[in-house]
Amino acid sequence: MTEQPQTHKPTGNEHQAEEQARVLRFPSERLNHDQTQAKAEAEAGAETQVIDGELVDDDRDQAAQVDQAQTEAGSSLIRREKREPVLPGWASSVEEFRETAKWAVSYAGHTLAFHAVRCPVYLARILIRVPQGTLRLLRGFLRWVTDAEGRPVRHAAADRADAAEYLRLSGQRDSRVRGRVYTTVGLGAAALAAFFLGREFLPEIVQYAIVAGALGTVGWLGAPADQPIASRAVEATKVPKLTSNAVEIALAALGISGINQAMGKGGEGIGFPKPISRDGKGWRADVDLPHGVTPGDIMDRREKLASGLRRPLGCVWPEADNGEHAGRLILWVGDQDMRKAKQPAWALRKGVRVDLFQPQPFGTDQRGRWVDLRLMFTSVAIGAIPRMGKTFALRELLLIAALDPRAELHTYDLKGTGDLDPLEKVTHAHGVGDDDEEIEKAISDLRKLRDELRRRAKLIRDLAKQGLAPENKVTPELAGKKSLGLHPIVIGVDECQVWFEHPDHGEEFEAICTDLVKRGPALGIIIMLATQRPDAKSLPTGISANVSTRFCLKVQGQTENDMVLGTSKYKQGVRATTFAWADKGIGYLVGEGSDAQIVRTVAGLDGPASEKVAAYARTLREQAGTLTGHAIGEAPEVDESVSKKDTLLEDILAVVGETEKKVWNERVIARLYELRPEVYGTYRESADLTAALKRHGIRTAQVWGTTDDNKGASRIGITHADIAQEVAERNRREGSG
Ligand SMILES: Nc1ncnc2c1ncn2[C@@H]1O[C@H](COP(=O)(O)OP(=O)(O)OP(=O)(O)O)[C@@H](O)[C@H]1O
Repeated sequence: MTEQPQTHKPTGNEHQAEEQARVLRFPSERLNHDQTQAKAEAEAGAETQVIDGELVDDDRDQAAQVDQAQTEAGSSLIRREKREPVLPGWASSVEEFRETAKWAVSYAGHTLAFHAVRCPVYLARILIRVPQGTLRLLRGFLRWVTDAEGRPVRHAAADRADAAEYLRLSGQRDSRVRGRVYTTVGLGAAALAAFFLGREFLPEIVQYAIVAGALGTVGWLGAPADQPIASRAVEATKVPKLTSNAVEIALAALGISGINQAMGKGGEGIGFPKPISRDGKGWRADVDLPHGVTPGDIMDRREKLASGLRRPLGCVWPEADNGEHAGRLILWVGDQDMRKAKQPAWALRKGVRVDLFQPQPFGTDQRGRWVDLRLMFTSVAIGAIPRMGKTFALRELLLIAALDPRAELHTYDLKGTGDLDPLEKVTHAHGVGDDDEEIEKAISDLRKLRDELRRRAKLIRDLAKQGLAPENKVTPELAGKKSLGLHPIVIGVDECQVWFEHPDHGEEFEAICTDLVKRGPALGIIIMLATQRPDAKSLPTGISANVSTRFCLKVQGQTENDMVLGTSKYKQGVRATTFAWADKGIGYLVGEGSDAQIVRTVAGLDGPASEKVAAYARTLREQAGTLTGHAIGEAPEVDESVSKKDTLLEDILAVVGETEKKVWNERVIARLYELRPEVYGTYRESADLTAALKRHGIRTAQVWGTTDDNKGASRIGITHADIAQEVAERNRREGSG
């Protein structure tokens, strides 16, 4: 804690003195004072208000506050303003610039090739049209020499019998024709001279070029207007411009009473705070909705909006503008349907060594720009209704992880269809399906991961004391030191609800995964869970509340939406319910502290394409010597206590006599360990026994007991009668079964 500045309360006299001699500060001084105050407030605020959360770029925040204070405290001429970027989006994004340049080159190449192939046809067309062109040329020339354009006026004068006018016009015509005849004779003589000189002195190639040019011109003159010599290489498919009128018509068609009233007679209308403009490959309209109407209302009716705009659904993307007021809508209308638009090439498709500490390309936004995601220090939840691209998204993330040869993968495909099998060649632990053997393998693996989590936590604490882990988390340097064993561990689980709903191990899976989600990211363990049924059972609240990266493809309702994307996201207008059935691979991504954005995962990353990336990842691992476990055919060690019959209740009855009515958990655990250390060695805390008993339907509670030094205390414990009753009932059931 830093010391709070001491405040000095003025006495009565001091007050008076202050009143009489008020010191007026010069503006600059006032500024400094205000800045200091703003800084002090920022510091105090940071210290007193942040309860939970990540401190990001504190300096920048403060600088922004000080900047603002400066703007507000300075000259009255200084206005609050929002500056538009100097360069348009396409020019400031390397990716977009590259795309545009690529398009321009391919456009030019196509046009060139198209015309080159048709050259003989063009030549034939020219030759055919030369006579017609020559006739046109001669006709035009004669009309010019004979001043044909004045003929109708002269005829009119003759018809009116206006002799004076006729004579004036005829005189003018004669002198004009005379001048033009002289010019023609002069030019003809010059042309003849040029012809003979050219024949004599110009190289042959130039002579041919001149003849070809002359023929081309005459042929071009001979072509009818509707049949040009050259065919069109590119048909421009023009997308209609988005106009304010079109937006108004579409909004009015949504059946929202607030909009209808505003558009009616005497209504406030719909506001457009900025002109509708091009933004990426589409149009962007910023709209001020009528009072009381929110972007969420519009997003709920996306399909109707698309109909009103006469555009395909995949082109129409209404969004809330969280930086502005709650009635500001950003309507982005793409030139092409997002799901059909060609995605720029994924940089990792051919295999590249990646660093998980750096952001990696995950998907593209509506404008076709890559959206990066940093996997390190996150845990991920992916949710959607079936067949929307959840497994593709998870597999893509696992492939990214595989391309960092340091990362140890644990892949679980609980649906059992082999979607994650392309990763077999690189993964350390691999599970497919939900049969008992697989579940036993998985729980053993997770127990080891929990132990690893604890080992890492202790190690990081020790390293922090030595000043080697300044933020008490794994750094790239620490991850790179093999001897420390702090390499990234990435666990991917598809259809994770199978684990959490398991009748015997469900709670243990949940407890370990919750621990991994909460503590794993700082310790270099990343867990990614995908589910097609995002409810409290399949994505327990301890997990859904703590994951830091969320990707939600189409879901059916608000609950599922908020379960994956976070509380209140639906209310804030982040609605994965608005996606259409055909929006495969398109979802809302909420990354580390960033605003939700619509992202389409890498298209076409199917099984064979994934195999190729995984093959490259294997080569990287072979070079780095990091292939372990399943990838090199090692069979996983299964924790024997998992497959053995669970005799916990019988064992408790063996160590707790009938005379002991209630016993603290910690004492029961100590006795169980003495009885069978190989089975109960994993019970470390009272909560472990509580969790294990819960699976048998037995609850623990506060019970009274005495400590070793004979002091009475209330702690969590078991009741002998509960255990005995459950064992008796179980025996009866088994007997009757
Ligand atoms: N980015 C994408 N672009 C286009 N199509 C995609 C994209 N991602 C996935 N798909 C398509 O979506 C379909 C479903 O994908 P996937 O198997 O991942 O869905 P799922 O949600 O895991 O389904 P299930 O619930 O049955 O496991 C696939 O046929 C795939 O081709």
